[in-house]
Amino acid sequence: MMIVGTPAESNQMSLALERQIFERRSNGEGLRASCTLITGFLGSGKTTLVRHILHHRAELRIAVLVNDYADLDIDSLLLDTHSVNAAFGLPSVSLVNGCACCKVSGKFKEAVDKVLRNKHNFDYLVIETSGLADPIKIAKDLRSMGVQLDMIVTVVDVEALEKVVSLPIALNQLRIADLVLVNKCDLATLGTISDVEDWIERETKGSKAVRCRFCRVPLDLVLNIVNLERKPSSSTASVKAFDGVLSHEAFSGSAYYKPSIYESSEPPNSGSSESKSLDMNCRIISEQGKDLPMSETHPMGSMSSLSFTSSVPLSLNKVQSIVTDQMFHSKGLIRAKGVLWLKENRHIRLILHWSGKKRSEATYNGQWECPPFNSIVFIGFNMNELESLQQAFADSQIDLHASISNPLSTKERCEANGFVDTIAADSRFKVLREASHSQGEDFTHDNRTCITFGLAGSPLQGISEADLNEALMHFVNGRGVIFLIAVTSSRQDHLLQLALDNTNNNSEDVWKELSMAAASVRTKFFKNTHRCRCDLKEHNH
Ligand SMILES: Nc1nc2c(ncn2[C@@H]2O[C@H](COP(=O)(O)OP(=O)(O)OP(=O)(O)O)[C@@H](O)[C@H]2O)c(=O)[nH]1
Repeated sequence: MMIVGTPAESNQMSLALERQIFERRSNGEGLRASCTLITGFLGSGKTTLVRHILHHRAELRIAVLVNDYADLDIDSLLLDTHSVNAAFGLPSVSLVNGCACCKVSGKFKEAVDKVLRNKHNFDYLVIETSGLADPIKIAKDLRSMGVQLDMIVTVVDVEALEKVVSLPIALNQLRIADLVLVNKCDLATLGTISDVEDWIERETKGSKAVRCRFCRVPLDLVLNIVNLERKPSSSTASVKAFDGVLSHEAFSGSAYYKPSIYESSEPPNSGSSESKSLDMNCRIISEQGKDLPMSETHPMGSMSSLSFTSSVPLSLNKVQSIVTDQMFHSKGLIRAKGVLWLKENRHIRLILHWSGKKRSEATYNGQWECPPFNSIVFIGFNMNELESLQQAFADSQIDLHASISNPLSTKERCEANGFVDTIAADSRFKVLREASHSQGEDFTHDNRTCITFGLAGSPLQGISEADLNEALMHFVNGRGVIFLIAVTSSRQDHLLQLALDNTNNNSEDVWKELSMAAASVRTKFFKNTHRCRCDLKEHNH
């Protein structure tokens, strides 16, 4: 199967989708709130999908509700749901600390109610559940509240699925899916991808599975607009029985609709060992050691969350070593995400992610438009590990009161300069900036050399620097030796940065790692391109 969903395809799809919604509006329809429920395990790519939908929605009025597990509303921040919803006159509802794990209640219920009261203001509702939610119960509750649940999309991290399928909640998320997005295909081999597809086919009894990367799929695959203008016909009596869920039967590929699951008040396979463990009476501990408010029992057992917030910038080399040492070697850390403010790049906001099979990234998220801050959530099984991570981030704050910065020693300076020379001399790379102590970070207490660089692309061969550098970052960070951060937008060139810290790695080791990664990434990108013959001619002359 092909990997679907280039941006061009998505744009075409959103035009078709827009036309249908327009027809629907002019027919006076739209009295019910059509909705896609997006589910999937922690870090699988749900927010990435919502961002993709919002990015390609064109004129569609899409309202978004995001329910996060932890006590910081990171997803809403990333998606800017408050302004998206405010544009439709919808209330700005914060669902902080409101994991809708097993039912729609509390703040989440309030939010759904408010959105439903305003349903004439938008065309389509997208709800992203928390990564620990049981969508079977949530789907049932939403329907009983009057939400027209058109489609349940489950996002799967193809690389990490093996690791999470032993968890009952992850299985339930899959079994209810109308559509499974087999995401992160860029990180897995073809063999792994097809094994996962076979497994999904068996477990879901035939739900449609679509391969993708960064959830880039045509919009009408995940928003059920194909049949919005079709009236229910008398021949679809069985469909009528499911109030509001009219479109699935007529959807091309009837495997999309599994009425038995929507109808059932029990999770599928109830009575099996998996669903028994769903009822485990385990408690979640929040930062204050209290149960999270929306769930007294939780299917994930002793999963805990802790957060770190601060309004003092962090040091890049300390963050680097937290990621490569503590996070990479942790046994129970499942997910971390948040916003970073680094002293080396004080004007930009970075988004930190830790997910799946020990994958980490820190990416550019624009310039600060508010007072800068750090805000990170950690989710995992081992509270001690989470606490020491929280402490490590606290220790990586710079000392604002230190008036004199420590100068680099001669050895450090030589090593740093040597590294920059090596990377600059390699034609695969370009070094863009050397930011070091000489830039006058006079409030810093630990001074290290920070290098900004990227792989050189090849416009003639259609290989963009943004793609190359994004792949380089994923490759390098996935090995856990060094941690690269992306300090420019991927739409531009995705420049990478690293702080050379010879207390952890010497520059030779760092260069070996980078060079090997560059070779691997370039082989992948350039393997189907032909070398220009000009240089051959030159050589022959
Ligand atoms: N390499 C790669 N990374 C991806 C892909 N899709 C998403 N990611 C990354 O995976 C991480 C998690 O993505 P999110 O969209 O935040 O995942 P989520 O399911 O919303 O996470 P939770 O809400 O915490 O459960 C981020 O670092 C994304 O950039 C993909 O196709 N390939």
